[in-house]
This record gives sequence, C-alpha cells and structure tokens, in this order.
Amino acid sequence: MSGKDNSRRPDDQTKKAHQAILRVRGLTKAFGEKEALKGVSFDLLTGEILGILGPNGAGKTTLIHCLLGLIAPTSGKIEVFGLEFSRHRIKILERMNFASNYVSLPLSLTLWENLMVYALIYRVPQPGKRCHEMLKLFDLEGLATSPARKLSSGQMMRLCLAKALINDPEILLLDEPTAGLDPEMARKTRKLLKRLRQERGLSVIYTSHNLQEMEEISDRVALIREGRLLALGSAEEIRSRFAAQNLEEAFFRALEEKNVS
Ligand SMILES: Nc1ncnc2c1ncn2[C@@H]1O[C@H](COP(=O)(O)OP(=O)(O)OP(=O)(O)O)[C@@H](O)[C@H]1O
Repeated sequence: MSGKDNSRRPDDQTKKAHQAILRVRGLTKAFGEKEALKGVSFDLLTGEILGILGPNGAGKTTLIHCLLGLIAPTSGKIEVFGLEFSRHRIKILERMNFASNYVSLPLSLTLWENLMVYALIYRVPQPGKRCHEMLKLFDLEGLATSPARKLSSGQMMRLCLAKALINDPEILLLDEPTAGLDPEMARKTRKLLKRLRQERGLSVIYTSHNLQEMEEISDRVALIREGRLLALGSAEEIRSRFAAQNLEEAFFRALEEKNVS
C-alpha cells in the first residue's frame, strides 16, 4: 500500500525492531462452559516470527480468530499498532492479513479473479500488477484462468498465501500455512517469510504441528495447552525450560507436566 511505504524503510525497521507491534493482555474466550483461552498475555515484536505451538484443542485457532476480530474475546485486551483492537478494527485489519489451510477461497472464481477481489478490497495500488506478482511468487501463473475449484489442496494453500500477501501486510497471521504443501513449496514458503521479515519488517504469528519447521523458522515460540500459555521464548529457551534436546521433546514434556506455573 503506497501511503505507508516510507514507514517501512529498512532503517525505520531497525529502529522499530524489538518494539511490540501487537500486545495481548489477559485474553479469555469462553464458548458457553468451555474456556478456550484462559488469560493469555504476550507481545509480538516488530519483524518477529512467533510460532504458536499446542496440541489439538489448545486454543491456537481461537487465539488467531480473536486477533482477526472474527470472534469477540470474553475479556482481555488486544492492542495492534498502538491502537485498541476493538475500537480500531477496520483500520488495523487493513494492515494485516491471514491465511489458513481450512479457509477456502470462492471456488467458482478463477485464481486471477480471487486475487483481484482482495486487491480491490484492500485498495492495492496497481492491482493487476500485484496479482501477477503474487501468482508468480507461488508458481500459480499457469492456473490464473482456472476456477479455484480445480485446485489441489496444496495449490489452494498457495493461493491463500498469495491472497495473504496481496496488501503487503505488516502483520501476517498464518494458521498451519505449510500443511498440505509439498516439501519444496513448504521450504520456499519458509524462505519467503524470512525474506519478508528481513526486507519489509513483516511480523508473523503462525501455528504449526511441524515442530522441526517451528524450530527452524520461529524467533520465539509460545507453548499453549488447554487455553493457557505455558512458556514463551526462543526455541533454545523453551528447550532449556523443559530440559529437552529439541522442541519436540520440550513439547511432550510440557504436555506431561501436571502443574505448570
Ligand atoms: N465455536 C466453538 N464452540 C464451542 N467450542 C469451541 C468453539 N471453537 C473452539 N471450541 C473449543 O475450544 C477449544 C480450543 O479450540 P481451538 O480450535 O482453538 O484449538 P486448536 O488449538 O486450534 O486445535 P487444533 O490443533 O485441533 O486446530 C477446543 O476445546 C474446542 O472444542
């Protein structure tokens, strides 16, 4: 988006690095009797890739949905770009984006049409050029005129990632972004995220069940179980917190711990 380009020069990003771009405080979400999130607090730093790790039902998707404003938290506070989320949702979401392996895009539209719809929603400058760039980035150029219904699940994920980057977001929320991608495309996606973090100061929150990938790509990892944040730190800090050789071992130790502080 043209208006904000000056604020994303590398020197500005250096100044902004290590500042919180997103703050979550005491976030709780109850679905009736079920408390999916129980007082979760953390910061996402500018230019950071933060991995959210937790078993099935831990509350990862609920957290992402709260951060997107798809569901309202029961209590707690979310602040993004220094603005309170509940009061500035539209303004904030213009500068964010999202991809998930369980959200499919309109199936009857072609890939080109799908991207163009989002380019126009986000008021992207030179939308046609941007759509071409995104299709190229994810090796989807040959399918530009195919309806999305013809895509394999991996191709659909690539289209979701292309859509997620269409507005050059400052914060990207990714729910299992590499699930369903073949190893080569998963590697390419990780490389791309690292590059965008480096070049554009992109900040990323992403969930994955691939612990090796999480260890490789994340600056910090948040371990969630039963709606509670158990630990937050670099993979090394998490390993040492649970006296583990690797993140996978730390993950299983965390799950075994009965009373975690
Ligand atoms: N709309 C809902 N109504 C009732 N309960 C819900 C709802 N959404 C989520 N839950 C419950 O909240 C808990 C957290 O779910 P959530 O989908 O956030 O977990 P998750 O960590 O993303 O799991 P997974 O790894 O399986 O995707 C689960 O117990 C789930 O059953």
